[in-house]
Amino acid sequence: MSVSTEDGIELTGVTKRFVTPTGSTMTAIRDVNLRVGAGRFCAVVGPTGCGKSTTLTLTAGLERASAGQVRVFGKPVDGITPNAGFVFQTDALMPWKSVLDNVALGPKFRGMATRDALAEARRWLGVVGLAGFEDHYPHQLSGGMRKRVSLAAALINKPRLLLMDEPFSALDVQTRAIMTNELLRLWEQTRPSVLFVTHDLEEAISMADLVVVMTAGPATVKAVYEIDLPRPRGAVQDIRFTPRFLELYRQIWESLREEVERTYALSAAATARRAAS
Ligand SMILES: Nc1ncnc2c1ncn2[C@@H]1O[C@H](COP(=O)(O)OP(=O)(O)OP(=O)(O)O)[C@@H](O)[C@H]1O
Repeated sequence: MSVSTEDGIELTGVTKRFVTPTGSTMTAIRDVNLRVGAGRFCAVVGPTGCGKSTTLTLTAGLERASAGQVRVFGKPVDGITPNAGFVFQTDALMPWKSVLDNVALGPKFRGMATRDALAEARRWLGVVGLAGFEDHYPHQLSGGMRKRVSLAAALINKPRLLLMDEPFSALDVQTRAIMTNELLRLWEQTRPSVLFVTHDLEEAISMADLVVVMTAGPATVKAVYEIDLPRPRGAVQDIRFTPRFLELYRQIWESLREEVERTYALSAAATARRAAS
C-alpha cells in the first residue's frame, strides 16, 4: 500500500501531566512525536500503564496536552475532535435503548430525519452481521454482538478518524478473531485514519500499517515500524504464519520486551522502597 502523505494525526512534542489524588504531579506521556497519514491504520503497543490511553484521549480531544501540539487533519485539537468515532474496551451503549436506536443515535444527533437515521442504522446492523437483532436491548446480546453494535454505532457516522482502546480485549479468542477480520474489512471499505491501542502484538501487526512501540511510563515513542504485509490482509489468523509476519513479530517484540521488563523492574523497586519505609 502506498504511504499517505496527507495529514491525519500529528502529535508534536506532546507531554501530559496529571495531578494525582495526593496532590503531586505525574507525567503520563512525555515529548511524544507521532505522525499517522490520512487513511492509515496505526496500532500502539507498550507496557501496561505507560500512557497509551492518554495518547488516545489527547487525540480525541477529551484531555488537553500540558505541552506540545496535537493536530488532526491539519487542525489543532481544541475540544472534542470532530468527525471521530470511538470504540473502547467497555462498550458505551445505552442499556435502555434498542440496538437499532443505539446505532441511529449518531445520525439523529447530526440532524438526520429519524426515518432516514433508522434506515441507515438498519443497513449498518446488516453490515456487521446483526440483521434481525434490531429490537434487542444490549443486555440481550453476547459480548461480541455488543462490540459489533459499538462498531456499527461508530462507523455509521463515517468517521475520518477512528480511535480504539483495546476494543476486543474482553472477548474470547474466536470472537476476537472474527471481530478483527470484520474491522479490517470495514476499514478497507471506508479507510478512516485509525489509532488502535492494544496489548496484543500479534493483533497489532496483523491489522496495522504502522506499529508504534511506546516506552515504559512516562511513555514516549520508542520506535515506529512500517508493516509491509500485503493488503487486503485476508484472515488475520492465516497471515500470522507467514515468514514476514514472524520476522516483524520477532523484531518488534525485542523492542517491546525491553520496555515491559523495565516496567516490571521499576514496579518491583517501588514496592521494595514502600516495604522498606
Ligand atoms: N485522569 C488521570 N488522572 C491521574 N492520573 C492519570 C489519569 N489518567 C491516566 N493517569 C495515569 O497516567 C498513566 C498512564 O495511564 P494510561 O491509562 O494512559 O496508560 P495505558 O498505557 O493505557 O495503560 P494500560 O495498558 O494498563 O491500559 C498511569 O500511571 C495512570 O495512572
